[in-house]
Amino acid sequence: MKKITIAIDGFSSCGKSTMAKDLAREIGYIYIDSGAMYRAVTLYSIENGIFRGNRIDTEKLKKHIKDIHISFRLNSATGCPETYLNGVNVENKIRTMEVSSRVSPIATLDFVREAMVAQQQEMGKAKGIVMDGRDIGTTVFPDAELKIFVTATPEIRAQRRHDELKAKGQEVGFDEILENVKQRDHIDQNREVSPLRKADDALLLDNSHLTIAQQKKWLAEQFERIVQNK
Ligand SMILES: Nc1ncnc2c1ncn2[C@@H]1O[C@H](COP(=O)(O)OP(=O)(O)O)[C@@H](O)[C@H]1O
Ligand SMILES: Nc1ccn([C@@H]2O[C@H](COP(=O)(O)OP(=O)(O)O)[C@@H](O)[C@H]2O)c(=O)n1
Repeated sequence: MKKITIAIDGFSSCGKSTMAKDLAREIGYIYIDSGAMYRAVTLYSIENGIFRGNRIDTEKLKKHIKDIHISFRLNSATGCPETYLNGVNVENKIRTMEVSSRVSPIATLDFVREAMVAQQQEMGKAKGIVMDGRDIGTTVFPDAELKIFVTATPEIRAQRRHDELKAKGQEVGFDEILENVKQRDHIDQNREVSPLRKADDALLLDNSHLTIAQQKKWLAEQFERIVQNK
């Protein structure tokens, strides 16, 4: 069967990667978490003195951008892909609140987006890929055969992220997470380059009141519909 490209975009913490990862595993496609790439650039910036307080030394980051190599490798024990920054596993480090609170300003920078989008397009050139993020259906793969735009209320999203961090032993207050979710949504929707928006041909999914199993089933049905009509 001919492989297609699947783009899943939407707001922070609504379940994009959960559904994208599950679908990719079931249909034997590659899964790429594009947000992890912006998070890795942010971690690099934190660790290499590119932040001065909240200010970003953009000239310095511009000089270093070619030294930032991001890749994904499957963890054979969990079966989940993990993020590597210059050969080091940073999967846990990129999920902290510190990175979450600094990632959206980094993701507004045109030269950062250019570098990430080029890598993402390279990863998807053979199709057979599910990628999630903010601009996948609009900028990275505008010709994707299946585009989904996911949303849920900010409170529900913050609760999901709160529960996730708690399960990983990170005690972060609900209010701090809610604030971060809202702030990132605002920056992501209002930036100049590739702002977060639903592609005209994307299907909208509000999963506020869906279980993971229900949303997984919905996505599998959309995939079946597209491949059967091809
Ligand atoms: N429909 C759902 N109901 C409840 N929890 C969900 C649902 N979808 C995802 N989650 C949980 O919400 C958290 C955020 O999901 P994630 O897939 O990481 O979101 P995103 O990729 O959009 O940031 C995860 O802990 C995930 O298990
Ligand atoms: N394609 C993408 C993916 C993420 N991002 C940025 O990276 C941040 C982190 O993305 P993420 O998908 O890991 O965020 P969560 O929703 O998982 O918290 C987003 O808030 C955006 O600022 C982006 O600009 N473009």
